[in-house]
This record gives sequence, structure tokens and C-alpha cells, in this order.
Amino acid sequence: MIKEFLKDKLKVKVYNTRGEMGTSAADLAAQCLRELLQHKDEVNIIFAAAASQNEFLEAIAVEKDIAWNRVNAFHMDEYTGLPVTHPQRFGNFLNKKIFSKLPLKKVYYLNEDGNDTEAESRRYAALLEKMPPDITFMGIGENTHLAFNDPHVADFNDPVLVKIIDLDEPCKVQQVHDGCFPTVAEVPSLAYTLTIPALLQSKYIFCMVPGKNKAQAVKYTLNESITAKYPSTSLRTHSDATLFLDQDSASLIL
Ligand SMILES: N[C@@H]1[C@@H](O)[C@H](O)[C@@H](COP(=O)(O)O)O[C@@H]1O
Repeated sequence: MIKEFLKDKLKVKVYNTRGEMGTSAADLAAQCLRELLQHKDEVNIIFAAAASQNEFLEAIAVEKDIAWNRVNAFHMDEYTGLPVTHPQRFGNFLNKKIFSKLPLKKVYYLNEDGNDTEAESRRYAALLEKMPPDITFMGIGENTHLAFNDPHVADFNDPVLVKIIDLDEPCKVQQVHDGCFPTVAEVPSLAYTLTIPALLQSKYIFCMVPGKNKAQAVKYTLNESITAKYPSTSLRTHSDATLFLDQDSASLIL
């Protein structure tokens, strides 16, 4: 690790490489999970589905001595309008990267049947109320979004836990940068997202943000005032959130 510091309540850790960031975040997350499983029958985790999570997911998938059979998994967002087998559906991405590799108690997929209804938001919100998240594994978008809470729809006091939103242009452009869709026109316009309160109600947050295309977003996250104009600034209010960076994403704040 190159550097670690605190910004308001947010712990920030900067690593040399993307790989080191992923394995170190996975070590700390596994430790946290083991401790939780010592005094809880079941632990609920929310996962982010994005390329930024690859190194972390790869490393946590091989962590030993975790009672994964007492862990329930959720995800934080899902497109509308994509066929259920579409590889860019976040449920499918996570199934491939992590869910299929672990003997989890249960995976709760968002919009599993692809029917795109308001009732689906309420169904998933009710599950999160019944099984409140203990840990959230997340990233920060180029536009500083958390899940799909882009600045124009982010609400730190959102009255609901899950909602359908429209993606802003920078968010769609990022999906193309990430290689998820060939053109902006092919990125779905609407998606389900867990809201900021739903994400921040977790006791622990591990936020993995590697890569130089995130440098500006990291700078905003740490230096702007805490407002929904920069949704990720909300992390600075959480009682146990850690931001994991590599040299590239930290290049404007070091
Ligand atoms: N579907 C993803 C989320 O799961 C992810 O947390 C967020 C940040 O992603 P990234 O780290 O790739 O910018 O973007 C999208 O909303």
C-alpha cells in the first residue's frame, strides 16, 4: 500500500496496482465476513456488477474458511429491456464472475424474469427490508454514481429502497468505454437501482475504484461538498466505509 488516510468518515487506501488493490480489498472483506459469521446466523451482501470489481471478485471467490452457505447475495442494479439470457444483464455478469463459484445460501436476482414492472422494485425492496444488508461491495461510476444513482436521480433521503431510473449520458458512455455495449444507442435507457439509502444502510462498505478513467470521480468524491450532485460524496458520511484505489484512480489526489 502506498498511502492511507481518512476523509471525513471515509477510510481511503491507495495501492500500487489494480491487482494489489483487488487482493487487499478481498482479504479485508473476507476478514470482515468471517467476523460477522461468528455472531450472525446469516449475512447479507450486496454486489456491484462492473469491470471495476473484476480483480476483487476474482480474489474473494477463492477465499477459504468462509461459511458461504450462510451468505445471501443481492445485486445493486439491473437493466430493463434486455432478454434474460443477455450477457450484459448484471445478474448474468455476477453469476459468471462470482455467484456460480460459491456455495451461497441463496442469490436474490433483481428482475429475474425480465418482466420490467414497478412491482418488481417493491418485491426487491421488501426482500432488503426482511434481510437488511450487512456488507456492500461497490464501485463509483465516472459520473460519481453509486449503482445507477446518477446525479440527476440520486437522493440521499430517498423514501424507497429500489426504483427505476433513466441513465444519464455520461453513464451510458461509460458502459461503452467498459466494453459492455458497442454504441451508446444500444445501452438500455432504463434500469432498476438500489437507492443511496438502500446501499448505505449496510454496516460495512467496501468500495473498489481502480483505473485512470476514475481519477476525476475520485477527486470529486473526496474534495467536493457532500451533495447528491456527486452521489459518491455520501460515502463520507458512512460509519464504516473504505475506498480502495490504485495509483491511476488516485492520480489527482496524491
Ligand atoms: N452496474 C454498475 C454498478 O454495479 C456499479 O457499482 C456502478 C459503478 O461501476 P463502475 O465501477 O464500473 O464505474 O456502475 C454500474 O451502475
